Amino acid sequence: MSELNSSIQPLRWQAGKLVMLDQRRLPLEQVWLEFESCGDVALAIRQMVVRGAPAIGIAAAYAVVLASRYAWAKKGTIWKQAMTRPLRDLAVSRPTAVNLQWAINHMQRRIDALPNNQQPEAVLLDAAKAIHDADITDNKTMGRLGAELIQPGSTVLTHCNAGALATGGFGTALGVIRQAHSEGKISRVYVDETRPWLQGARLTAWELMRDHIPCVLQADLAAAALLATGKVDWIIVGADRIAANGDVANKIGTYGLAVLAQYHQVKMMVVAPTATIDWQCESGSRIPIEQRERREVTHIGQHRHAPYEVEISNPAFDVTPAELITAIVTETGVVKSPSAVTMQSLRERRNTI
Ligand SMILES: CSC[C@H]1O[C@H](OP(=O)(O)O)[C@H](O)[C@@H]1O
Repeated sequence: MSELNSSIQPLRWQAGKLVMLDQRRLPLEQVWLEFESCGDVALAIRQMVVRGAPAIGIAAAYAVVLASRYAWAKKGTIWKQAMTRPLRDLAVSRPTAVNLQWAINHMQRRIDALPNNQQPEAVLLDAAKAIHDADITDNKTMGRLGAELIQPGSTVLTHCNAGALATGGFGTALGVIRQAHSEGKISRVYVDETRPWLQGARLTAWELMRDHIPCVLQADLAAAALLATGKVDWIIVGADRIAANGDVANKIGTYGLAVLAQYHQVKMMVVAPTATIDWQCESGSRIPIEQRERREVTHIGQHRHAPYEVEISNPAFDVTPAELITAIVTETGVVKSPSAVTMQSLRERRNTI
């Protein structure tokens, strides 16, 4: 526990290696794994050792550094030619979180700007660390902007994990919850367990308990009855890809919560950095939805609880239409009643690193 401070650093660069907390083993075990190759980081993203859109982007940025070291050692001044395949394999490790491609594109621009005869590792490491540091700063900014929308004594519901573990630290949705709680505005946080991977039960509940934020863990299917009680003021979630019109792809189950929120007059907040906005994606219908392994549905741990050959559907995300969202909170500002028109205000203010 000594390695984890209250903001929980899920990944870090140490002694020329990427070191990541194995989120598959939390909360019972805290195991840090070391990665020395881009391919191993791509596999770690695919297997959800590291997960969460911003954390995936940061891990990918560090993976590009690892790829550059190998390429320079193998190819010398023609190292750039050896970067195409590792970056392509990295890009396809998970299809929905656009932060992955955003980070690779950001690093590719730095690769393109480097002289062929310059050893790239130091420059690319600085670029990766800048992405990591900016993410934490942006999360603190979003925390403040989101907390401004919350009235004292609020009860909120969150789904999946959009906390320190899903980012470079502090969190997006949990960053707002952390900030609002520090301002005395949060009386209780309900946490959906978030089947099938249980990010809520295993990760969000763990983060909130470590920060002494009052939380109640519930089965996903309990959310409807909870909202019907009128106790909940806000549903606050993260995002994996936001379309140009404000449609939001997030963990499976988010869309159902948004429909319930509208029916029960509960406000819906999405918190995400502008790196999660895909301006080339005009609407949510164009967002690729990851289909994951059947075992995640048929098993919990080593225990199988479904018939062996039953057909399985395991989409990792769904899409919430913009009209069901009260506000999208980013590091450059808040868009209320998101739409293709109102989202444009973010485009003008998008920061660059
Ligand atoms: C701060 S983004 C977190 C976002 O990512 C999660 O998906 P996964 O755990 O599969 O990577 C979930 O959609 C969260 O909202």
